Amino acid sequence: MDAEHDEIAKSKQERDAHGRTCRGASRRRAPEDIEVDGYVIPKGWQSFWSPCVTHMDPAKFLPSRFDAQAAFINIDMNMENARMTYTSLPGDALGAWGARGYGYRTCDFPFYPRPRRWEEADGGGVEPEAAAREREREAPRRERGNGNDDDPRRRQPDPQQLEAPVLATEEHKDNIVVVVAAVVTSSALASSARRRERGKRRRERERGESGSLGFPLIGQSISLLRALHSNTDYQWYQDRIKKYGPVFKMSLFGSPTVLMAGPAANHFVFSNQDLIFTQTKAINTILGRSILTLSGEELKRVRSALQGYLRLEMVTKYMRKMDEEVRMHIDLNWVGHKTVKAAPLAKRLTFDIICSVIFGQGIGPIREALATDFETLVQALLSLPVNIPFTKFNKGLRASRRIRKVLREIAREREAALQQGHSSSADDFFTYMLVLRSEGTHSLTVEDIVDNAIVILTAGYGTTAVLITFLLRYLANDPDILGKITEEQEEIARRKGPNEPLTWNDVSRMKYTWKVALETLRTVPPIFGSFRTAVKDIEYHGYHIPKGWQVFTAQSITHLDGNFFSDPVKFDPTRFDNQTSLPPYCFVPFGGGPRMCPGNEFARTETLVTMHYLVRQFRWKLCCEEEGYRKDPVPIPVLGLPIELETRSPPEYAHA
Ligand code: HEM
Repeated sequence: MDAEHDEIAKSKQERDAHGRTCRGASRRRAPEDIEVDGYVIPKGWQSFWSPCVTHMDPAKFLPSRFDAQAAFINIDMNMENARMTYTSLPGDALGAWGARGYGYRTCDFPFYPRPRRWEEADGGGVEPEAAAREREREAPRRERGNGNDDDPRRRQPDPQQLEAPVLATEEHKDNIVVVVAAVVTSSALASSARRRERGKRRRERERGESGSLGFPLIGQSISLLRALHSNTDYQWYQDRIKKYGPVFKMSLFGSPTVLMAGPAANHFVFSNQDLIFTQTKAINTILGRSILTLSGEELKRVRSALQGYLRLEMVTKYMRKMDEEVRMHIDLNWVGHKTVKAAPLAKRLTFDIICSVIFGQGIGPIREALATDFETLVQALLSLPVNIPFTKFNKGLRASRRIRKVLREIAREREAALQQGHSSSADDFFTYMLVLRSEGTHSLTVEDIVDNAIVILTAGYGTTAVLITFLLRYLANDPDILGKITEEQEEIARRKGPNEPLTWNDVSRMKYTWKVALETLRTVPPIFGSFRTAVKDIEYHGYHIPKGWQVFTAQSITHLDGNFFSDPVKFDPTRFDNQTSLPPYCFVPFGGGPRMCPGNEFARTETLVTMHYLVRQFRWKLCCEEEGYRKDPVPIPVLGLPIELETRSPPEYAHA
């Protein structure tokens, strides 16, 4: 029995002697302001304690010698130093033996009667009577032979020692040195960790690996969509550019993606032939086999056909229809109203204009249903491609099926009319495309022509509606700019007879109005960014972009960059007085390169025609000065931009 007891005691001694020589450290955080020997440790600060300070102190242990007995013999001597950290923190027990720490965080291996030591050593708060009572309670045990004061294993702390001043001056200084050393060491460690992290990021950037792909499928899509929704996307890009540099990876809308920032990146994305025009998976699925998905020769032919349909000379022909639609729309929706919601009205107007151009005459009754379905479709374009009921994506798919059905019927009718010689190529988009096919310009099926019509309709109305909406918003706040625009438009009107529609010449004179529109496009670009996909592994300034990855540029990154536009948040149309002075590829509301928006002239013309009639006929005030806007995915004022209308002059150009 005795032998067994000795064995156990010996192994405990050896273990604890080993603990003495092991180095480590411990920290505690103050849950409230604490005072220790005149030092205030503020709430939330850490106190730091290292066992080696006492364990390796030659005054208490012989540091170089492994001595199992020392753990027991010196146990009370080093207690005083250790108490500084442990006693200062309520809830933690004091221990001289620091290798395992003490208090609530102590390894669960009872060696001391720890709670008692905590009570005894509780700074100046130890009551001598309590300590005496405790000693009395322990005495009988010692007398029964369970404890022997000479036996170091049974020795209890000397009450004299416990009641002595907590810290002797020298030791006090030692502890200050320890704390200072700890603070210096930890800040040095933190800054070296930061340096290592920066170095890692730099190396990652050099290898083109910076950034993070995030969770599978979702990646950063939700985060970006949220930023777009709260109109904080510019900050979203800036935060990441600051962290990862101007080129970094992430995962957007189901694909690994490299974001690139700056005019050079815009140029690269818009012009590199190994990057093909891509849209998100949702866009590709919903919009079908269109110009957006074609490649090679077929793309060239279709692009040139669409460009031909939207080119300047064609737009001059559409002007009459535009003028008519604008006046009819104003008569129906603006005249006689005290307040209107500008955003939905602008959308409806641009939808009506593009419909009258694409379909020609005769789809009046189904326009309403089409308008609703196109709205649902547009909402789904940036959704996650998860086809389960009630998701935006699913609703968008169903809307696109309904639209396709209607357009297919119209296309078949036009095909039949063309075969019977009842129509000409300029009548509408379907006839125009069918004529080109018969001439061998492309080989699109009726189904493909329908898909391309859907793309033009989708691309053509929401974007211009954003421009008109935000023009109205800016002009409401800036009477000077509105005054100059009105002057320009009145001057044009003076040259015309009453009710005479605007001509191409008139639109060409609207130079100042267009500068204001350009400044609107700079500050609120309707399309937030462009996507492309790498058809093979490519390099960009040392960054590796693997085959199949997307690349993405966001227009606001350069539009709001003070390096290219001084005081970028200021609305200042004079920036466009000399457009050639702008560095290339920093102002890209219509994109750039071979896939630049083919509808830019169309958009310009319908915007200017609309502004001509609105500024001459009305003055307006914002109903809600503080109204913000979100990007969903195109920018839209959260309340739809309600405005109070005042009729300005007799509508001498009213619809006949
Ligand atoms: C203010 C109005 C508009 C803006 C800001 C705008 C902007 C853009 C942008 C940024 C692109 C894509 C560029 C890229 O990723 O490289 C684009 C493409 C396109 N836009 Fe526009 N757009 C506008 C109006 C229109 C209109 C009115 C139409 C048609 C009537 C139209 C038809 C198209 C088409 C078909 C494409 C695809 C071109 C291709 O695939 O090659 N856009 N637009």
